[in-house]
Amino acid sequence: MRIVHTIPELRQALAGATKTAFVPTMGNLHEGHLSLVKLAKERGGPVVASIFVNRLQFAPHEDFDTYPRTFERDCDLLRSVGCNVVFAPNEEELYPEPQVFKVIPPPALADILEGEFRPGFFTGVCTVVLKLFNCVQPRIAVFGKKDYQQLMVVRRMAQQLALPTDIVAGDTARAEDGLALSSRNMYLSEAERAEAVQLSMTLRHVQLALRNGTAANLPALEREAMDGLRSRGWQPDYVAIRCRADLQPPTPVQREAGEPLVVLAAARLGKTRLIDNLEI
Ligand SMILES: Nc1ncnc2c1ncn2[C@@H]1O[C@H](COP(=O)(O)OP(=O)(O)OP(=O)(O)O)[C@@H](O)[C@H]1O
Ligand SMILES: CC(C)(CO)[C@@H](O)C(=O)[O-]
Ligand code: BAL
Repeated sequence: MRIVHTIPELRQALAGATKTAFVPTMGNLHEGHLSLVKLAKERGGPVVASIFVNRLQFAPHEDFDTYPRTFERDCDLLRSVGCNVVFAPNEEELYPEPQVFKVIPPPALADILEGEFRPGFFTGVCTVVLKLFNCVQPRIAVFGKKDYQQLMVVRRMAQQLALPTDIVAGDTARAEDGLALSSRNMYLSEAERAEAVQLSMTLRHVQLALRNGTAANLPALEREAMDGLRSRGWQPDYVAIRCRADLQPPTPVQREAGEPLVVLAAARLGKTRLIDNLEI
């Protein structure tokens, strides 16, 4: 496995490669990231993973400075699953001057849900993802469904800008109790970690209510789910039942027609903000 820190080194490491598969990350890797690398490996070409904590997608009050950075361990894990190249640029390399050209995704997709609570987040994500794509020039790129809206936004960007990169979705890897693996889980205290499973349980409850047809009124079901979390000491940002295709609330006609849905949630437990979702 080669570890490179600059764009010229990366280009040299990938010279002649035509089937590169790419897994962008912010590091502090866990089994979820590794499952994406394994999926990327299945395509047969060289696999590149990037590790870069992207300042552009963090709001000033967010955890950019404290975001866990565990580079040596990350490299060991990537090596263990057969990653071929680790691209770990520093800020100077990726943003040698203020990044004034930005990719602004459409508000209908990017200013809702995560974008409502993290304004500018998806502009930061799209800008760095496009820039990383231009560095790596991958044939495919793998994103996790855990960040469902991010996957949708990146997929739309790739489609609308005719990028030569197919966006592949990886399933959410979970702990045994159901908690979605996430770098930010390490912020949880022991008591919070035990409670954290309630987020996925809430989603499962909503999924069940929808499957059994016991929920006529979606906003009431969403409110009930948020109240349930609140009563346990969480501060939910949203629990939202949306169409998978565009993340908009389903119309009655769409519900009648069995439009594929997804339930998404974000909630704070103590100082830690967790997100999760389930396709229905
Ligand atoms: N549990 C998981 N299963 C599958 N993919 C995941 C999982 N968690 C994260 N990913 C994916 O890994 C990629 C890199 O994500 P990132 O480095 O932000 O990790 P993270 O664990 O989501 O961190 P954070 O706590 O900041 O959300 C993204 O495509 C993300 O969707
Ligand atoms: C895609 C990404 C690596 C861009 O910084 C980040 O948003 C993430 O880790 O999901
Ligand atoms: N996992 C998405 C990146 C972020 O939360 O900043």
